[in-house]
Amino acid sequence: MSTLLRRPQTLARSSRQLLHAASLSRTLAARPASLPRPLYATARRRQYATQPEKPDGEQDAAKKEDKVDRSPGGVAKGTEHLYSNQSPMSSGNPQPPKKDQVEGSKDDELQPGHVRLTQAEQDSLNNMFNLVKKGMPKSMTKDLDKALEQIKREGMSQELRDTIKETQEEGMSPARAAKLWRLTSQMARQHAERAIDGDAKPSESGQAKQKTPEEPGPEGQQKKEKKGQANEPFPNVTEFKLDWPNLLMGLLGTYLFYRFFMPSENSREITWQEFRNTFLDKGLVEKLVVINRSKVKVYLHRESVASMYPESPASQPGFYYYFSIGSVEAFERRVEEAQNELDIPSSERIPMSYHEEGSYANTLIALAPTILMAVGGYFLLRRAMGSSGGQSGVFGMGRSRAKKFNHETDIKVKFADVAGMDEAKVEIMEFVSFLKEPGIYQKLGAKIPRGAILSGPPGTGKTLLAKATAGESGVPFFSVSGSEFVEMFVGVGPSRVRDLFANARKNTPCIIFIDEIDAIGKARAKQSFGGGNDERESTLNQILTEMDGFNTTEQVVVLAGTNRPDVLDKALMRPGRFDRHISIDPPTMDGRKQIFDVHLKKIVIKEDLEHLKGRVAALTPGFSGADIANCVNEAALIAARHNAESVTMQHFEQAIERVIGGLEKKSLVLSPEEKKVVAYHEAGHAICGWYFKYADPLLKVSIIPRGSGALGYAQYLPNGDTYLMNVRQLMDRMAMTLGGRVSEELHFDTVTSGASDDFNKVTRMATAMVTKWGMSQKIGYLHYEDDQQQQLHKPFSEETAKTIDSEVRRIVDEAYKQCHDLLTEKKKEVGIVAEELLSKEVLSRDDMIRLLGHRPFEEKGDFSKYFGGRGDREGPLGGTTPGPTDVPPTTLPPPLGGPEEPAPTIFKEEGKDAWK
Ligand SMILES: Nc1ncnc2c1ncn2[C@@H]1O[C@H](COP(=O)(O)OP(=O)(O)OP(=O)(O)O)[C@@H](O)[C@H]1O
Repeated sequence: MSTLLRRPQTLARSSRQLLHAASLSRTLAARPASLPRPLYATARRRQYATQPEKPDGEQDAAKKEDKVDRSPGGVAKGTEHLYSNQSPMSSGNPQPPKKDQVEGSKDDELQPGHVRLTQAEQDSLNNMFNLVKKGMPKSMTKDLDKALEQIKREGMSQELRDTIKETQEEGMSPARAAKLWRLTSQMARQHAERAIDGDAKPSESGQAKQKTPEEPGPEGQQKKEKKGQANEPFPNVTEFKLDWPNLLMGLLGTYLFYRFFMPSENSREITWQEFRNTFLDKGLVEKLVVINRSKVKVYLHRESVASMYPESPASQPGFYYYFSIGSVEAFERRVEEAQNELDIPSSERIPMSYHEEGSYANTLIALAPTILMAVGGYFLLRRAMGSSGGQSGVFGMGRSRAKKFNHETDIKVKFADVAGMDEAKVEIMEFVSFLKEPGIYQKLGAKIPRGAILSGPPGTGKTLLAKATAGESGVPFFSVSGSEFVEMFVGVGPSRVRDLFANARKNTPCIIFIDEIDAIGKARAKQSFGGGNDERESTLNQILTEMDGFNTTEQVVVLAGTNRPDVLDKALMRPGRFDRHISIDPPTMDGRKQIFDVHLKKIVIKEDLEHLKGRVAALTPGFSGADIANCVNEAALIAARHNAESVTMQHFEQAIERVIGGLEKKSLVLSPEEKKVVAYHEAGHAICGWYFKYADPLLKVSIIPRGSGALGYAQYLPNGDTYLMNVRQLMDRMAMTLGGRVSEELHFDTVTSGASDDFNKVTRMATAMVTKWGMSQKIGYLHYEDDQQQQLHKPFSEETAKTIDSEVRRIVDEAYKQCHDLLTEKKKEVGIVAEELLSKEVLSRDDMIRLLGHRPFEEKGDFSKYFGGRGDREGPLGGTTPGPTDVPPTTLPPPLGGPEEPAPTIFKEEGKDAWK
């Protein structure tokens, strides 16, 4: 700031811009009661409000006045030498106070609580305003003059005056600057309020005056209105707003008042000789203050100076001389010597003190980071708070992360795009008609369900269905994942829920979709140890509260998706919240066909679409919608890699294999012995699959390593979607699973570890038969839960455990015997298939038919439709003997036997490590 003080030009320039801004600023003009409104701005307002523009002649006079004011004679008494290079002690040519100013001040009334300025103070004020006016446009200097007149007429508050006096004598400090700002702002505000009162009261007389011959009738009135809203009363706004124009204007106001009584140049450098001859020798020095060990301030006896040199600036309060010193010691010695020479007794020697001072600039630089941080923090906080009514917490943390899709732009999904879940679609269709035509329901007094939970395995199309609901109903769709409510900060989850629902209410009708709701909707613990889940629970509570908060007419539908409906809190599922529970299972054969239909439209296919759809659907049991979409895309990628013109069945088969078995591992090279073992192992599975009546039909055998650790595999196709399995199917499946190991036993001296996964599957199947499916006479119709957590307390006795063990063993032994008998009988066929595998690495069903002849059993359903007709009469070995058509009656499945063991596509995977 000190730099600024010494640069009147800089000040004038910056003041000009600020004043210009002030005159244009609508905010300032419209809000006079805002605190830091500088005086000249209010004076301008007053002029337009009460007086017509001055006639030209008067304006000329004012211009002349301006010229007089800016003349050198207008500077403060005693400071003339600073502009004219005169001696500091010369008196200059003081300008007598202007008559009209003094007279004016006498004529006008003082404001209550104000004191009138002394002549010296008025002169200082003149000087300061002259300084500011330099380089300013004339229109603005007029405003400044008026502000000056105002202060002279109305005086200023005693407190402001005292503060200015203190500042003069003791210097500026941040506290004083703040006080000055407050007091000047107060003064400006009082003035503005008086201006409002003045405008409001004499409205009648004002109106009477308007009816002058110059502005007769309504035209004149209009003219006057156009002239600049001058006679409008100020809007009744009294709140304080810390905006930049106000802040800057306030600072400028403070600065102007500070400068008011602080002459622009309140110090002057002198030499040691001047000091010695002019002051020290004449006994005028009161004290010396050494500043920062480099500068000495000379304080004089002001009264003595005033009587000796009445015109000297040194008689002004706050003025001092200074000189620079090299070293403090040398300076002390010189002063000592000088005083000795002058015979000044030790009791009257000049007191010296030492001070360390930082300049304002230094202080500002030191404070700058703090100020910047505070200002930055303030604005960030305001932004964070302002965005959603102050509820969003610090930095928008509590704001919902839900993505809003607009049906016109983003949501193009329709029910036609969601295939293979007709029942789910029917359920959800009701929500659409509610959102579209709520009247139908409300008319009959029906309450519409608030929401639905869509549950099912990953990728079955839950999100897609929710999107389609939004797309069909043409309403906004808020999509958010349950995990997005969870943050490390306490209280963020509930706050985001609040924000999400508040947004939704603003956009009714709309749909909220919360994916993976189990992330927050897990059942609340009965006793919470250590309160670790408090945050999640309070988020859940907030959701419960919000869903309760809807009234029945509010058209907000909440859909939620989860893979784990079993873990959800019961409170979520109760009617009035998520009333509907829609379970979406992996698609059936028909469903897969429909889904393929949807996705095949996006790629180029030249084959018979109907046959291709059916075949790929048959090849992909257990695939979810997402798997199918991925598979179609993979097929297109493979086709592109081969530069094919269209995507063919072959590409689809490769894609399916890849999705099921993983990438081919060309880099994994097996030794010839290892390869032979793998080939005989897989041939054992293949032969079992071919000759066991109830085994799933074989599709493909391969000894190319794939995925993670599988050295070879045999692919079977379950005959349709299997939901129930009978004992014969289970026994054949187990026997087929053991085929690999049995083949190794029959063809090699020793066996390998490659069958461990087979044993695992067989054991699980046999155990389920005994403990769950009631397929063991000794255990009977009992169901023992297979709880992995409850290893210590089994739900059965030791004796039962022994019986279970022996029954499981018996079943596996039976399956082994069945397999051993078959492979001993078909040893030659195993050899043929294994050798062919070793040479070709992959054998298809057609190859198998070629080598072994047709399977001796009739294939049924989709399999025969899409695979049965191929490879006929190709087999040199087997002939064309079809299997018997009379299928023995199947054993009924156990009552509880659901699809516990879903029909697998791959039964055989050799563990890579196991072969070592
Ligand atoms: N029934 C279907 N019809 C057509 N495409 C489907 C179907 N189901 C899934 N898809 C495809 O799978 C993709 C993923 O589905 P979506 O995201 O809806 O699964 P999700 O059930 O929500 O999975 P998650 O439980 O993992 O969230 C969809 O973008 C779509 O391409």
